[in-house]
Order: sequence, then C-alpha cells, then structure tokens
Amino acid sequence: MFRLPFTTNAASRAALRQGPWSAQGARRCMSVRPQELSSLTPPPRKKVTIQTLHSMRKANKPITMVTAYDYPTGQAASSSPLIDMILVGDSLSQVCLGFGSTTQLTLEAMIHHASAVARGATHPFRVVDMPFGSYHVSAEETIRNATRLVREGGAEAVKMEGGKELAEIVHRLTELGIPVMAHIGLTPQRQSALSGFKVQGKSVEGASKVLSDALALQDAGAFAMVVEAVPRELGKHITDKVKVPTIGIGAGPGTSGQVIVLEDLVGTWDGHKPKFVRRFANVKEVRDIGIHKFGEAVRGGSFPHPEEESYTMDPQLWQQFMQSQGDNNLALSV
Ligand SMILES: Nc1nc(=O)c2c([nH]1)NC[C@@H]1CN(c3ccc(C(=O)N[C@@H](CCC(=O)O)C(=O)O)cc3)CN21
Ligand SMILES: CC(C)C(=O)C(=O)O
Repeated sequence: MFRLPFTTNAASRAALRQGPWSAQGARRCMSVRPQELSSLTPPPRKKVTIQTLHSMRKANKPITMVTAYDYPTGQAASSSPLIDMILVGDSLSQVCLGFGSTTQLTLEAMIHHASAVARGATHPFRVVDMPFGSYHVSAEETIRNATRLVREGGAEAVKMEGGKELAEIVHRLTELGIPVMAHIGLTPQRQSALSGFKVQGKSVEGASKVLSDALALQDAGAFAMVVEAVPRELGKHITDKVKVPTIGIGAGPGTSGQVIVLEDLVGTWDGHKPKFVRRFANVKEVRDIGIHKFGEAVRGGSFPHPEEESYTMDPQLWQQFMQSQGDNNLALSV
C-alpha cells in the first residue's frame, strides 16, 4: 500500500500522489472535481523487487538509487516514482552523525537509523550497509548481524564492501535468503589501507583485480553491485561482463544504474565533494534562510502572531481563573 503522510482525505492524497514531478498532473488537479481525480491519477509505483531490478538491467533502463538515513529522508527518497532503490549507507557515519569516517559506525546505530528509513520509505528497494567490523570476524557473527539488519532494521538486502575474499560469506547469506549487494572498486571502509580515497582500477593489474572481484561476487550470488570510483571504461566493461545490475558512483555512464548520497545531490552536505558528485538542488541555502528568518521574526517581535499563531481562552473562564488566583487585573495581557 502506498502511504502518504500529512493528508486526511482521498482527494488531497490523490493530488499529492500525482506529485511535483508532473506539471500536467498539477494542472489537472485544479481543473477537475475531487471525485474525478482518482480516475486520472496513475496507479502508485509498484514495490520494487530484485526481479524488477533484474528486468530493468535486461531492458537497459537506468536504475536509480539514493541514500537515506532517517524517517524524513526515507520519505524524501520515496517522493519520486523515478527512484528505484534506497541505500542506508554507512556514509551515515559522516553525513548524519558527524564522525570522521565510516569505520566509526556501530551496528546498533545502523539498526536505529535503518528502521526509521524503513518506516518512511514506500516503493524503493531497501539496502542497508553492513558497518565496518560487522562482517569481518566469523561467518556466524556476520549471519547474526545481517539477520538483525533484516529483522530490526527493515533491510531487504545488505551491502558489504570488498572483493573475492567475501565470496564465501556472500554465498552463505544468499543461500539463507538474505540478498547481498556487493561493493567493489573504491571501498571507503578501507580508506586507511588504501591510503585515502583514490580511484581504483587505473592500472592493468588494478583493473583486472576489480573485474575479477566483480565476477567472483556475481558467482557467489550477489544480486547487484555498487562499483565506486573506477575509470568509466572499466565501469562499462564490468557491466558488460556481469549479468547482475551494476550501480555506479564515480564509475561513469556505462553502468546499469547510479547511486549518490542524498545530501550531496540536494546540497545539504558541505563537506568534501568528490569529483563524481553533482548538486541537483541547493537545499542548504533554502534551509538556512528559513532558520535565519525565524530568528529575525522572534527578535523583531513578529512571531508568533497573536491571533493567527496562538491560542486563547474563554474570557469568562480567564476571569474566573484570575480571581481564583487572587489577581484583580482582568485584562488579557497578550
Ligand atoms: N557525502 C558523502 N558522499 C559520498 O559519496 C561518500 C561519503 N560522504 N562518505 C563515504 C564515502 C566516501 N566517499 C568518497 C570520498 C572521497 C572521494 C574522493 O575524494 N575521490 C577523489 C579521487 C581522486 C583520484 O584518485 O583521482 C576525487 O577527487 O574525486 C571519493 C569517494 C564516497 N562516500
Ligand atoms: C557512497 C555509497 C555507495 C555508500 O556506500 C554510502 O553511502 O555509504
């Protein structure tokens, strides 16, 4: 069921479902009577599944994925029918929690945030990152942690960073019914071992390592893979060689889809900006103007407006109350 918060009647729900992406829809909404709306609105976007994603890859229809970290961003990521997948990425650690790297994120924090995203999300397929250390110790512990992400975090699949060394655990999880999205190329959790955030697969050996990781993880059962920060020639070549969807971030236009951090694309993150980030909106500016205007209005005494933005009490009851307090000043003070 397609859920929309904030609305109380069927007509406004239908109008909202039409959404800001459809200028034509908006015009129609204004020109027809509410009871006619439901017949004009397109059906809500169907729930995206692994099968949907595999069909899209086959049909060469680019797949879209954005990150989300909490209930409102889960809703935001679901606000367009053009978004297919949500990633509760461990970039959460930096973008949302203010840590210096993704390695500081705990499993508990990830579960806390992923479950909020799941409550806000509608049709997109939800993937949750396994935090650093949560899939490193043993198969048993990895399975226990992935299970918690599914059961408590609402994950429909988990993602883990690494190459062929993960093939065995990817196979195990897949067999148990926990779909795994691989993450190859630049793996930010290994930032220290890689001596920084560097484009991967630029040398002959490097390119062949990333390709062999992709093939090994596909064979192990990964249903899709993130390919991060590799030359675009390699991004395309890997996509041609594997059958599962490749979702690129800094891997060029030749992958099956693209993923980007939500705060990067809407412009609320003003930290480091990798080359592959495009800012599609400047929400930070709008947000900060709003906050400043609130400050100005309170300082200037124009907020809140006494009638429009506050409550009042029956004058007789107010009088009784003041008398009960032994106070003879009966005038309303505000
Ligand atoms: N806001 C945000 N966006 C992200 O995409 C992101 C995060 N945070 N945090 C976790 C990881 C870290 N990521 C990063 C971070 C930096 C570069 C980066 O600066 N890359 C260099 C490559 C330079 C080269 O080797 O040529 C660049 O300049 O783009 C890439 C990915 C991607 N992830
Ligand atoms: C950058 C994307 C792919 C990611 O893994 C994250 O947001 O954590």
